[in-house]
Amino acid sequence: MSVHIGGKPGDIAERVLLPGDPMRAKWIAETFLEDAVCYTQVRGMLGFTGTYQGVQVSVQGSGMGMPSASIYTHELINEYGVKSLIRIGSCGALAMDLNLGDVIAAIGSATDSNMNRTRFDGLVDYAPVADFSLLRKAVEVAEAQGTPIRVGPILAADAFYTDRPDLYDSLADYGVLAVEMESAAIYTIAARYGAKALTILTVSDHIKRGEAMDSAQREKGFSNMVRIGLETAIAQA
Ligand SMILES: O=P(O)(O)O[C@H]1O[C@H](CO)[C@@H](O)[C@H]1O
Ligand SMILES: O=c1cc[nH]c(=O)[nH]1
Repeated sequence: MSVHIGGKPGDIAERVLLPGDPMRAKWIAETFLEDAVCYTQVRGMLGFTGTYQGVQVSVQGSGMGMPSASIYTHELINEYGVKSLIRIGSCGALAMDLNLGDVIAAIGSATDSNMNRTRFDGLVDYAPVADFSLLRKAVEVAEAQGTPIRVGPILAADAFYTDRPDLYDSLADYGVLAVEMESAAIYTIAARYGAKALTILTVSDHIKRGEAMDSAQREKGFSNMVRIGLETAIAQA
């Protein structure tokens, strides 16, 4: 086992879906995977491996925020040999033409986190971006499934409750579609260690309009996102 994941080497597939919520990992394993086995419960951050259309896939909770997601991303790649990581999460929309339940693929991730400023001594504003092959495949899969998918930049924020909503307005002016809390760290660490990463999100609330999905809308919307994530994952060499 690694410091934060209880599985043995070989327990985790090379393709991993990363929801923030460990209970979403359990729901995905029970709903979409065959023969799913729970390989870790350390800190309640559940992880499962099973098969999807005959291909081995794991789904690992990564927690909320970049410090937590960084730990799981780092250990999955460096301790378990994971090659592809697809985050599947919820987000708050900023773009006025997005609606609850819409699916987004994050081509790049702006961030207010200091983690990359520390990495580069504050001398470079590193641009965390999605792996192009994963992004292209996700768009193809979504189109084949008939699920509209919006590709664009997002914000990975340190704080869920912001004191600076004015910054969200500015980011929206620059085309930033939505806010979540992990993608920049996942993209950066995957790039650093030679893995592929993509973030796919479902709009669970609209920050500017003050709307939020109910639980029925969530399940339907999240199912579309999960199917895109799984199909994209198994298409990887
Ligand atoms: O739905 P998940 O994957 O947890 O993602 C979003 O939801 C959490 C905040 O409620 C943050 O982790 C944010 O990134
Ligand atoms: O990080 C998140 C996730 C969902 N909704 C938000 O407003 N922020």
